[in-house]
Formats: sequence, structure tokens, C-alpha cells
Amino acid sequence: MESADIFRHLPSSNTTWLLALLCALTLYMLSMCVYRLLFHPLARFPGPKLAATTKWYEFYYDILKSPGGQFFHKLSQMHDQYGPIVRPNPSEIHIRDPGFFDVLYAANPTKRNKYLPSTEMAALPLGIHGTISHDTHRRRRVAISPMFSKRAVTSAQDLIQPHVHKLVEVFAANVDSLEALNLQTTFLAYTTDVIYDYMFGIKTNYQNNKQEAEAWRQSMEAVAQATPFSKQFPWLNAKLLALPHALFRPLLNRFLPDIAGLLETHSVMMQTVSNYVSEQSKTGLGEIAEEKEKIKPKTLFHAIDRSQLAGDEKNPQRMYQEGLTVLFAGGETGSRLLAHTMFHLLDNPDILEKVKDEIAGVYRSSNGSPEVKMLERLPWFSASIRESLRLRAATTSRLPLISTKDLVYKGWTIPAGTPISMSHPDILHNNDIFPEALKFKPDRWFNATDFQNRMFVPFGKGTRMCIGMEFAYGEMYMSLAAVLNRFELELFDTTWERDVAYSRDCFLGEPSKSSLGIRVKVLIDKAAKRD
Ligand code: HEM
Repeated sequence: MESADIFRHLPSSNTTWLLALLCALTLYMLSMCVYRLLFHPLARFPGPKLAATTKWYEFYYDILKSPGGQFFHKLSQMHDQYGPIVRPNPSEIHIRDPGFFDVLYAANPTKRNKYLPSTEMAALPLGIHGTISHDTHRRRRVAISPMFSKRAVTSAQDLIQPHVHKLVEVFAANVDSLEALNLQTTFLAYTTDVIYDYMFGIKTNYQNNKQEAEAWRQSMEAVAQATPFSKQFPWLNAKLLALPHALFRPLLNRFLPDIAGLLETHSVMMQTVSNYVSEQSKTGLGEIAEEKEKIKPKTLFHAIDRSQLAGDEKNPQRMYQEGLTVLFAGGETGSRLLAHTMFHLLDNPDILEKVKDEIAGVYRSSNGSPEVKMLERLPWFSASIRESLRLRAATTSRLPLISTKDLVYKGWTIPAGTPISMSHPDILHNNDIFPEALKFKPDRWFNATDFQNRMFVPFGKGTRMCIGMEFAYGEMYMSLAAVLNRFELELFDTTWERDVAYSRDCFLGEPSKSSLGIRVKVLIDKAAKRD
């Protein structure tokens, strides 16, 4: 053989490098697997070995396995097999035991940090939901809490009332309509208008603009559908948001209108903050001093400005992220719950009658304008909202927190710094706590035990629990009472299995992909009948 032929059979230098790289990568991955299985601080915790080895295990269930967002089901199966404490991926621990909820989601001053991958997918690290450090979160949360207190919400009933009137008009306009009313879109338009007005002093008009409302719902839907993917690659959203969108806008408008709509919301919020800042530079500190006297700050930004936060925590970038945090956290959750409550009531005519009788009574005694506190006292009505919140178990994703100290669970010492999570459905749908847990039974709340009340956790618990709870209750009581008092409704082609029960975890639980939404026909407008 000629010497040239020998060289032809030897690998070229590029191929050699490639082979070396592949070998190094394989070696690295093998040693990583060995480390995670044998030497990692969580190595001795129960769970499937494959899940302990790689996060691609979760990727499979959330992305590849149809219809997506299936890892939360797998997590339940892991608990069935391995017990109440499992290691769902190389670096996390998940616990299914209601007794541990108060320990993990402890109140201040117990320190709990958030886990970066679980917060960064929303790409709003400067808003309270995305804030990792316990101490920074405390300061930021205290700053905006005057917007969310029960007193503030109660004082703003006159602000919410016109939006309730508009909602009623939407239902009235649909009497005898051939088209069914999609409750998710209808209520999302309502909750979004209320949030913009209450939090930012902006009069949006989604309720009177069906097309815009539908487009906004599609954008929210797009976010939900993308969530399983964002959970696997949480850093991606921040990178996408950092792109120069103006350049891509025509393309997005054409091919991804839902995403374009979402980006538009970012621009609107930026503009709102910028308007606020320039207004403040004109009115100066006088208005802030005046503001301090009010129960409800004029806007979320006024709340931040009048707070004790340091100057660099009051900059426009932070206000913009806090604004979006509140808008995204509040619109969809509230509207879904309204639609779900309506479903359960229409699906249970006996209970609906009791609720309607109560509401009619309070409308009579208050000359047609009952306050929220009167509605909250109605036994069947308030128990129905509570039961709907329990059954909805809105947040299906596990919610990891990090303790700065070791935590002990039944003899297992979980090292400080480990992300530990629990899942709301494991508690709210637990048959041992709530017998026949998947049934709508509002009367279970009439004689609820202390433990059942303690385990009513749809808004979470502890330092990171929902800040918008009172706001949510306020807008829910007012709107449901007004609609139920005036209209006879009927469910239209809506079933529990397809349209209400969740089958996918997209942070919030999503129904089956074939769902067309919770829809109703408006049969009778009692006010029109009276005329
Ligand atoms: C039925 C309605 C609602 C439910 C079931 C709900 C549920 C929750 C839950 C479970 C959390 C904790 C999430 C986590 O730990 O990652 C949360 C946080 C939050 N919610 Fe709500 N929520 C509702 C309505 C609202 C409304 C109406 C607003 C605002 C107007 C709001 C604003 C927020 C904010 C800003 C956070 C982050 C709190 C923090 O990190 O300190 N929510 N919500």
C-alpha cells in the first residue's frame, strides 16, 4: 500500500477533534449521572432513578407526551409508588403530605427564597412573583400591599360597579342570541377592565369590544400553551423579550398574532409607566404626600412611590415589571374562577335556586345595590364560591421554595438550599380531607373542621401567597351576584370532563385541547320582563 493511502484511512484533524469532543461529552454526562445517583446530596431520596439522573425525564412528560403538560400526573404516580417524599428531578424534592404545607409555606419571619428556574419563565424578575430573595420580596410586597388590602378593595366598590354594569349589558345583549356566550372571554374582558382601572387608572374597554377581548384571550391562551415548554427552558422568554421586536412586528402580526398581542401589552405597560413618570415630574411630591392620606393609592405606581422602598427600587423598569406581574396574575385567574363557579351552579340547579333566593333577598333589602360584605354573608353563595375555588385548584404546577436552613420531614433531612415543592391539587382534591373531593358540594363548608379550613389553600399560604385574594373576592362577589340576580342561563355544550376538569398543567390547570370553553345561552333577562 502506498503511504498516501494509509493517510487517507486515518481521521482528518477535524474529525479527530469531533471524536474527542464527543468522548469528552459522553464522559462528562456519564460522570454527571454517577454523581447525581451516588454522591449528590439528594442521592438517597426516593424516586425513579431516571428522573434523578436527568431533567429530560420531565421534558418527555411535559413536552413530548401527548397532550403535553403531563408531568404533574407522573409526579402523582411517583408518590403512589415511592411514598410522600420524592425526588422528581436531579435537584428538587416534592412532598405530598398536607401536614407539611404550613412548614414549607411558612409565614414571615421564616425565610423562604424562590427557585430561579420556577420564577424566570415569566421573565419579570423585578416583580414580586419573580423576586427570588426573601428579604427583597418582603420589601417589594409591603410597598404595594395598600392596593390589595380589604379596606382598599371595599373602598373601591364604586370604581368596580360600572364594570359590573357593563358585564350585565353584555349578558343582556345575548338574550335569545343564536350564538352561545363564551364565559371565559366574557369574564376575562371584565376582570381585565377592572384591573386596568383599579391598578393603573386606565379605562380599557374590552367588555365593549368583542374582537379585542377575544384577541386578548387568545394571547393568554398562547402563554398557557407555551408554559410546559417555558418550564423546561425558563431562560428562553427573557432572551426572546430582549430581541428588537419593532423589527419583527410585521412578521409577528402576520404569523403569530397572539404573541404580537402579548408584546403589545408589554409596550402599553411601558408607556403607562412613562406617562406616570412624566406626570409626577409635573405634579411633584405634593401629590405623593396627598396620596399618603388615601386608603387606596391612586395606582400601583403611586403605591410604590409612596412606600419606604429605596430610590433604586422605584425606577420605571421595576414599576413596569410589577405592573405586568399584577396584570398577568390577576386577569386570567379571576375570570377562570368566575366561569367555573357559573358552570357548577348551572350544573347543580338545586343549589343554584338557593343561591339565587339569597341574592334576591339581599338585592331587595339593599334597594338593588348590595355591598360585598352583605354578599359575603350569604351562606350558599359564599360556600359555592369557596367550593368552586377548592375544586378549581387553580395552580396545578408544583410551587418550589428554598429554605435557608435544613428542613426535616419524617426523618428525612432536606439540606438547606434545596428547592422543595408541594402541589395545591394534592391538598384541595384530597379525599381524606374533603370526602368526594371531585364533587361540587358547597354545604361541606357549613360544618367544616378547623383542619379543612386550614387546608383551603387555593391562594397558597405564607410569604408568597396570593396578594390579590381580597381583590379577587370583591370582583367575583359583585359580578356573580349581578348576573345571577338578573338572568336565567343555561349551559351550552359544556361538560365537566372536556371543558372544566384540567388535563394539562400549564402552571394553571388547562382543560382538554378539544374544549371550546365554558359556554352559556342567556334565556331570560328578568329586567326586560319587568319592563
Ligand atoms: C381566583 C383568583 C386567584 C387565585 C386562585 C390566585 C392564586 C394565586 C396563587 C396560588 C399564588 C401563589 C403563586 C406562587 O407561589 O407562585 C398567587 C400569587 C399572586 N397573585 Fe393571585 N390568585 C388569584 C387572583 C389574583 C388577583 C385578582 C390578583 C391581582 C389583581 C393576583 C395577584 C397575584 C400576585 C401579584 C401574586 C404574587 C404574590 C407574591 O409573589 O408575593 N391574584 N395567586
